Amino acid sequence: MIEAHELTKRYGDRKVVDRLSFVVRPGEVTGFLGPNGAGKSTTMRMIVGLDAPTSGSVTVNGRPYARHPAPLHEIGVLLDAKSVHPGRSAHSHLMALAHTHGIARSRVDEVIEVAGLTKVAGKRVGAFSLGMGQRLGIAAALLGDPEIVMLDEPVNGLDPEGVLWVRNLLRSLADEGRAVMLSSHLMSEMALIADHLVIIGRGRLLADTSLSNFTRQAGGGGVKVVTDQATRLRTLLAAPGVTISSPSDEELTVTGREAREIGTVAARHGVPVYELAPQAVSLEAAFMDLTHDAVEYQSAPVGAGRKAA
Ligand SMILES: Nc1ncnc2c1ncn2[C@@H]1O[C@H](COP(=O)(O)OP(=O)(O)OP(=O)(O)O)[C@@H](O)[C@H]1O
Repeated sequence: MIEAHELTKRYGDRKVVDRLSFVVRPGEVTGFLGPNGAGKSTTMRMIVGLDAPTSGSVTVNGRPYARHPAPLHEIGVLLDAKSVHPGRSAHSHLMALAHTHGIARSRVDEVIEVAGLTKVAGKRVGAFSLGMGQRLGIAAALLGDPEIVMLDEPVNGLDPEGVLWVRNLLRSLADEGRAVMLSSHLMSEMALIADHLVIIGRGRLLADTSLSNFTRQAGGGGVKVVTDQATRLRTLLAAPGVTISSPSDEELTVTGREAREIGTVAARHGVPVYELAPQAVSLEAAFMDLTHDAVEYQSAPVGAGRKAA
């Protein structure tokens, strides 16, 4: 488990992490999200003692990272896939790490295989592609068979097979009862992987909730109904606390009634229903909505700044 309490980091007069408290629990994949510059990497660096908090604290399995005698067994980390000596082979890089913890060579071979690097294990890391480097970083994170795995942008540069591998790997690590924390800007991927979300903006906590709660709350829980008897169904569904709008002649958006209830009412009165769909807002839309005011590096709309022909 990772527990951050009022974690704060100041660079000069700027607070880049501001009284951040959250918990990364075992058995779950926690997505750590925020716009560029929100303070995600700084937070992750503080978790593993690479940056010292200005105030507040963070523990890894109950202790500050630096107080663990064998940290690779507590938390496996991928922060910067390029921070490997380019002249070393993947195998010797992992062996060097393994030596610091008395980890057997057989475990090194195992993580190389898990990461799909067997064929290139003897090659210089400097010649690795971005994706191969990511795989090596993940292999290193798994080396100590840790209870916690924390990965910063792990799917960056991976091919579709690699993305699927990471997705399945993280799911199985969480299902084994490990705590998994990952950051990614790929919302579609995060929506498939994460159980829980910690979202920050300008260093501050914006949301700490389950993925399903987050998207449900953002969507208001409406149900889309398509029928050629929209007016009639609207009357049949009307009740206190129920709101119904009609985006078109044959479509209703109903809030305050579950899809199942709507289907039952329609069936009872012989109203044909062609579509009945709870409207979940995408993680991307919900994220953009939440972080709108916390985006520091706002892009110009496409086409803006282009001269008229
Ligand atoms: N060593 C440093 N000295 C000064 N400022 C820093 C330092 N490290 C990070 N920052 C600043 O802290 C802020 C947060 O950076 P950080 O890398 O933690 O954000 P992030 O959420 O990981 O961003 P991204 O999604 O772009 O990777 C940024 O404004 C960054 O410029």
